[in-house]
Amino acid sequence: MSFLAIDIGNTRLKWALYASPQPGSPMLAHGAQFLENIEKLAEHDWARLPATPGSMLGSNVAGDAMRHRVEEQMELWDIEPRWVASSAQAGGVTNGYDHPGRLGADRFVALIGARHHVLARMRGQTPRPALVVMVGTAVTVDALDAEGRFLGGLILPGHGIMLRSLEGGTAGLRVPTGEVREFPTNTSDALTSGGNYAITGAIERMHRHIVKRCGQEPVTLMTGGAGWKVSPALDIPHELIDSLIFDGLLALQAHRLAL
Ligand SMILES: Nc1ncnc2c1ncn2[C@@H]1O[C@H](COP(=O)(O)OP(=O)(O)O)[C@@H](O)[C@H]1O
Ligand SMILES: CC(C)(COP(=O)(O)O)[C@@H](O)C(=O)NCCC(=O)O
Ligand SMILES: [K+]
Repeated sequence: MSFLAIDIGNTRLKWALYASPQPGSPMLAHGAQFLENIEKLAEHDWARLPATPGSMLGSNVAGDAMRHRVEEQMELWDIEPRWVASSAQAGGVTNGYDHPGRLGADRFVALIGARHHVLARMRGQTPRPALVVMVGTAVTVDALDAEGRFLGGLILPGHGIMLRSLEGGTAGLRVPTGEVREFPTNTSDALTSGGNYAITGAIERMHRHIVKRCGQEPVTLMTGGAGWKVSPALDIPHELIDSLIFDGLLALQAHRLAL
């Protein structure tokens, strides 16, 4: 029975259809829509799927009104919409947030996906901590220890928000996108490099915090629509995993069915 995974961020909805709700299940189809085009899901993206979803699980950080609009698109099928709420413990992750329910569902699900990747690649050794980076509208930089405890994480503005706030708050910073340079010599490059190094600097900082706390190098996993912009300037070994949130949703759904 096929399974639909949905990740609603503040800019885009990403979806993927899997052959079954099991980690490692083949992806049959996938896509993304900007939130302003949500009404196109039923008539475009989901009109000619290779299989009808038998169940779904989603992560949503874009608010209840957006969730309702997506649920309307799902009326195409006879399935119950289910959405992840961050909790104190799920999918092998213990949530150390002061108020576990206030952790963004996307962060919680990505941590669960990361934990599954860490456990899958142990090969007889003990598990490693993880550093989980999501580069979307905002950037999140989250720490998971070797036991699967979420230690805490950073939230910072994404590229778009940084640039727009600088443009809005100044008279002289309205320029085209530039290149990432170590020593930028024009405004475009200075802005692009500033944003990029703000993000990679925060990641490298959290990497140091994890090594100090856990006494071990973390596995660093990066995801999100703008991960490809950050990855080339990040000086620590890392892996881009586009499907990290979907991997977490698959793990949660498989776990739910096993109960
Ligand atoms: N096709 C693209 N070309 C350039 N940048 C993109 C593209 N798709 C996404 N992005 C970048 O990724 C960000 C959105 O990533 P995404 O992971 O969908 O965010 P969110 O989860 O917050 O909705 C955008 O702000 C943009 O910077
Ligand atoms: C930090 C976020 C805005 C990231 O959203 P995104 O960039 O993926 O659209 C989202 O995870 C969120 O709203 N979190 C709730 C607050 C928190 O995690 O502390
Ligand atoms: K996201």
